[in-house]
Amino acid sequence: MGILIVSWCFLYPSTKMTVEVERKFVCDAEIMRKLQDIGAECVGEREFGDQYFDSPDFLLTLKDFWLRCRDGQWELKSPAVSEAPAETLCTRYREITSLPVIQSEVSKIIRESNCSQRKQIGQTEDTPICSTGDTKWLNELGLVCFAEFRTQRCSYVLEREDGAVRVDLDRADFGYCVGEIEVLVPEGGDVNAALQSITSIAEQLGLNSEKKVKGKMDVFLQRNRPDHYNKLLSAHIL
Ligand SMILES: Cc1ncc(C[n+]2csc(CCOP(=O)(O)OP(=O)(O)OP(=O)(O)O)c2C)c(N)n1
Repeated sequence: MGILIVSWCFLYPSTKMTVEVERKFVCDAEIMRKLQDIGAECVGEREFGDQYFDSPDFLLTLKDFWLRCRDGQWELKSPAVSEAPAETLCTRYREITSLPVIQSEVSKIIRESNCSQRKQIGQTEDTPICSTGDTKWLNELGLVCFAEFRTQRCSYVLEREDGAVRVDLDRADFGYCVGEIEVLVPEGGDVNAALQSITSIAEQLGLNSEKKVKGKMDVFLQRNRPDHYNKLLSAHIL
C-alpha cells in the first residue's frame, strides 16, 4: 500500500484520501428526539441513487473494495485496516473520489487476478449494465452493476471538541432503515479521536447493543443476490 500511495501522489499530486470511520445503528422511533436532545442540528434531507460495480466473479468485493456511482459521482471504498474483524462495531474505509485514481486502482486489482481461472467476462442475464453514462472503462475492465437502489437520507451534525460528527438516517427503497454515526478523517488525521467521538455519541444516544448492525448492502445482497452474499459471508467480508 505504501508504494501505491507514493505512486498516486506522484501521478496525481492533488489526490486527497479520506478515511471514513463509521458505526451503524438501528433507528428506533425516538431517534430524532434523542438527536435533538444531545444538540444535533438537522442539516437537510436528500435522495440519491447508488449503483455498485464488480466483476462477475466478485474480484473487488471479495477484497472488500466497493466501487460505487452515486448520482454520477464515482467513489471507491477500501479497508483502511487490513486486520479488522468483520464483526467490529466501527468500520474504517479509505475513500477515493478521483476517477483516474479509481480507474488505476481498480484496473490494478483486476489485472493482478488470475485471469486463467476467471469466468468469461461480460454481460449475462442476471448482471445488467447500469445506466451510468460513460461505461467504456467499465466494459474494458469487465465490470458490471450488481446492486442498484435509492436512499432517502436525513442528516444531522454534532459539533464536538475534535470536530464535526455526522449522523445519517437512511431509508432505502427496498424497505430497510439504518442509521450511521460517521467521522471523515483527512489523510494523516487522528482516527482514534474519531473512534472515541463515535463511541461517546453512541452512548449519548443510548445505543448499547454490542451487535454489529447490517448496512444497506448486506440486506440488499441477502435479498437479491444470495450467491454473492454467501461468498462475502464465507470470506468474512460482511
Ligand atoms: C457495518 C459495515 N458497513 C460496511 C461494510 C462493507 N461495505 C459494504 S457496502 C460498502 C459500501 C457502502 O458503504 P456504506 O457506508 O455502508 O454505505 P452508505 O452509508 O450508503 O455510504 P456513505 O454515504 O456513508 O458513503 C461497504 C464499505 C461492512 N463490512 N460493515
